[in-house]
Amino acid sequence: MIHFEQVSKNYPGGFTALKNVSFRLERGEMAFLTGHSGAGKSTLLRLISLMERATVGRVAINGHDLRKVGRKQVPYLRRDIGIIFQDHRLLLEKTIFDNVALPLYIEGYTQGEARKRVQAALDKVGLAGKERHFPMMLSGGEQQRVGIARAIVNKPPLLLADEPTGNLDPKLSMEIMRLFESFNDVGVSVLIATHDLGLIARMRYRTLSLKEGEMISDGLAHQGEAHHE
Ligand SMILES: Nc1ncnc2c1ncn2[C@@H]1O[C@H](COP(=O)(O)OP(=O)(O)OP(=O)(O)O)[C@@H](O)[C@H]1O
Repeated sequence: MIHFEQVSKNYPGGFTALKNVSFRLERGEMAFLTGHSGAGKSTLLRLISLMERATVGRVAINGHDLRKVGRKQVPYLRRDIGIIFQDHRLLLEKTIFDNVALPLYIEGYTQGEARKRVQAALDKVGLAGKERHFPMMLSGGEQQRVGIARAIVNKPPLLLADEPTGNLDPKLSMEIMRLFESFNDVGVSVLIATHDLGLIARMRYRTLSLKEGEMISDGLAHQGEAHHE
């Protein structure tokens, strides 16, 4: 699903955010991506979602070599990727329904089709019945669930999450992780960037670790390996 081959990323100005990174995430696999602040986690996710391009090396997503993807094709490729941000980026003046329906409207779904999909997505994240609420009427954990519903509403085969539990307490964080697990159970590939090592240790999934832009380990993380921020 994701294939990095000796990928480096230099930002304009010369800063090297990723150095010679290689890994593969198979279809249907779930893994964590960890490392200190500034280690390159968000940069790696931005290369997958085509918000940035690799300077050197090859990134392939779902069999597509991203070097061959022109600017006009980017929106089509992005449809296969659901992205969840720490700050969930909801539109505050729009209802929960409209926030979740947004990707469907962009793709040209009719109102009727969109309604069914939005209801199914809200159901999956445990927010059925909140369609007419506005984001500010929901708790932080619920807002994050809306962000997840929006990411999965068009059933992408790949989910990327950038610090999805950064603002949540341990119990809510675990609930969000269980939600990711439920999508993974039905075949969705999931990559979650986080520096919450307690959470990673409890979940026991493959963990890719970045340090100063280099992939320093790949495997099951142990609590003893914890980085300290
Ligand atoms: N657009 C940019 N232009 C220049 N430098 C950048 C840009 N984006 C990120 N960087 C630099 O690249 C490095 C890696 O950033 P990145 O956001 O990928 O790290 P991160 O591991 O996600 O950190 P955090 O956990 O703090 O989000 C940082 O030193 C950052 O300052």
